Amino acid sequence: MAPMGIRLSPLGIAVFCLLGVGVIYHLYAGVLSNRFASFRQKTTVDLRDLLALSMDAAVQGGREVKRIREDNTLEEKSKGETKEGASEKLTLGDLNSHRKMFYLIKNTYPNIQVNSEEHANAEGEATLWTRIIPEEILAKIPGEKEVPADKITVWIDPLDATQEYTENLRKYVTTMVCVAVDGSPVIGVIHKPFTGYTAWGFVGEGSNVAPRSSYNTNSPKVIVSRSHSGKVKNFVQAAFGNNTEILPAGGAGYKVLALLDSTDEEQEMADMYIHVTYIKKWDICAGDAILRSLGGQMTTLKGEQIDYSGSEGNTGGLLASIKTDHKGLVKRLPPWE
Ligand SMILES: Nc1ncnc2c1ncn2[C@@H]1O[C@H](COP(=O)(O)O)[C@@H](OP(=O)(O)O)[C@H]1O
Ligand SMILES: [Mg+2]
Ligand SMILES: [Mg+2]
Ligand SMILES: [Mg+2]
Repeated sequence: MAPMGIRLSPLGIAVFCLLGVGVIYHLYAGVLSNRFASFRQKTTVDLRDLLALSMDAAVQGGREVKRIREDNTLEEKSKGETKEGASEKLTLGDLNSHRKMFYLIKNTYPNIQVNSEEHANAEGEATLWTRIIPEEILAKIPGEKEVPADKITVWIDPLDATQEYTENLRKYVTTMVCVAVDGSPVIGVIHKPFTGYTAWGFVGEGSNVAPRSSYNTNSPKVIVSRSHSGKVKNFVQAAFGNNTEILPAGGAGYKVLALLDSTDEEQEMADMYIHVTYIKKWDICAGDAILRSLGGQMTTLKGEQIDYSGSEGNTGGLLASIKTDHKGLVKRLPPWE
């Protein structure tokens, strides 16, 4: 017997508890399902979305690059020196472009690994992706391509050819985004801020560029660095002869585009791209992905594939070619240490 003559029946208690659980479920169901939905959203990423986002990032970063060059507000500094003793330049163009590109991607997919050449705080960068996929992508890639987010590494170069940017050699300047899956380059975007040209490639899915109809590998025109050349001239001549045409140019992005049938104005053409000094993965990943999407190759000078996960450096040099016997080219190169 309960106090004041009220008798608690077991059935009544059970009904009361069930009602309580019902009310609590009702109150929290929305919250819980949102939590689960966002958790589900975070574990996989649609690579077609990531291609569209990468293009948007490259274009938005490029706007900063162009504006700062046109306003002549570069605030040029040195980050230090390369292993060969060249000054590693840093400008407001690099930093502002980094802010746009990095936070656009990071705000959209907080849990994917994004490696940028530059670092800066988020000051005012609350940008979110519009989620608009351009028609040219929808036309070439009809379906979604979901991959687990933890397999993805994004490499961004907010301004490639900073040295040339400071010299006002605008044609060499690009912004680049690359998406690697399990270390393999899958999506590449190279954008030229001063002409508005953008090249993209998605391995196995499509590209908006094409190779040229033929390449001369007997007596090739070789595009090389103009400001981080090292001993590339001797290297190229040892491989292909003393009369080999060598074209010095700025930017790793620009040099990959020189191998393609790029419709952009002021783009020079070459038969292959060779680099012999140290280089970083944000410089080369996008070009590697675009070449791969078109059946071309970018390898070390020993012919090894480059892994785009883990550390940022590539010490094996570079050979990039397309529509050629790449292995045959590697065999013609002098020994590489
Ligand atoms: N030896 C080296 N050490 C560090 N970075 C190098 C390098 N050689 C080339 N790079 C980088 O690779 C890009 C292309 O170089 P180049 O124009 O000489 O071919 C440039 O990127 P950034 O301009 O983004 O720094 C440059 O800094
Ligand atoms: Mg740099
Ligand atoms: Mg670069
Ligand atoms: Mg850079």
